[in-house]
Amino acid sequence: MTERATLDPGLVVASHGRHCLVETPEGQRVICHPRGKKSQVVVGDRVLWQASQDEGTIEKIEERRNLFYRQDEIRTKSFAANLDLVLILIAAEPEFSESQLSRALIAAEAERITPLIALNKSDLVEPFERAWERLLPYQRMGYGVLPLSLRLSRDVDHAHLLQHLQGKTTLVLGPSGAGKSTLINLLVPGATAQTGEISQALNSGKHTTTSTTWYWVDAARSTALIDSPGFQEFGLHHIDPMQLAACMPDLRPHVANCRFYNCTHLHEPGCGVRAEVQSADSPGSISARRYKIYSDLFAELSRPAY
Ligand SMILES: Nc1nc2c(ncn2[C@@H]2O[C@H](COP(=O)(O)OP(=O)(O)OP(=O)(O)O)[C@@H](O)[C@H]2O)c(=O)[nH]1
Ligand SMILES: [Zn+2]
Repeated sequence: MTERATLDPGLVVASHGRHCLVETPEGQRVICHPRGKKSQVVVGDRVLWQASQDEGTIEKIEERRNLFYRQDEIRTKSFAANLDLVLILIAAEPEFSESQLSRALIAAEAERITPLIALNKSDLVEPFERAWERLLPYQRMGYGVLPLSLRLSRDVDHAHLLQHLQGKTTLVLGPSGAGKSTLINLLVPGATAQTGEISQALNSGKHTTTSTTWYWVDAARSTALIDSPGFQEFGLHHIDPMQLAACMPDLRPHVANCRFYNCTHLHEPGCGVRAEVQSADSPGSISARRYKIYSDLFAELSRPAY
């Protein structure tokens, strides 16, 4: 490629350390380096880049519609930008953690990205029923829950998934063993092979896994999946504890009934949230489990960061 002063538009489709892979509108992929130390690009970023020999330099990151990230006490990990949907894939087995599920949902709510829960392995009848039951409160609070059996009903699942994902950019999250690779390979045949090639390009030969990868589902490049590891240890330290109840749709409507405008919903008298928590003798609309997740998270997010 010849050197020129114009900037080209591009989409970040993978990133690794300080460099990333940018896709041009024509579908070409170029390794780029960000200009300056501060600018951190993430997968899904729209950028303007300048070609120099066979690589490029990112000159500008366009304003993001949203940025989905988890943050722990020490490091910030960004997942991806400019998302339409976060698909949280869990399964009948291994048993999913409600705390992890809630954390992912809260992270999506905080960035105003629609989440969709998919429950895989419906062929494992009894564990599936138990898991489905645990998800009923989530359905009641308005989340979509999609049953899947990725190993058995491939065509049916493929069609159902596409109904939800068509034309969108979707981040796929899920704990290990839920079937994330199975899902991605169902929608993007050859995804695993692609990942290998991308890792190799970004690591100049070394074959390690890239952190986050963008896949096109269709040849027209309108539907995309982003695969990202790291469902475990899902830190929410970027969220203010006082913002937490607003990110939990079962708690949210009751905050208006609290006597104090700055109620933490932990100990105050006249708290509208606590009045709704289910107990043996009061059938409220907030499950005791969700309230415990709220109070544990509140404590965690109130600890000073270091
Ligand atoms: N019974 C059953 N097993 C399934 C189904 N879908 C996937 N599996 C199995 O679940 C296991 C995990 O699937 P993967 O797709 O490798 O899961 P993953 O989430 O990518 O897991 P990691 O690679 O550990 O991150 C595999 O043995 C799959 O064959 C399903 O619908 N029913
Ligand atoms: Zn309150």
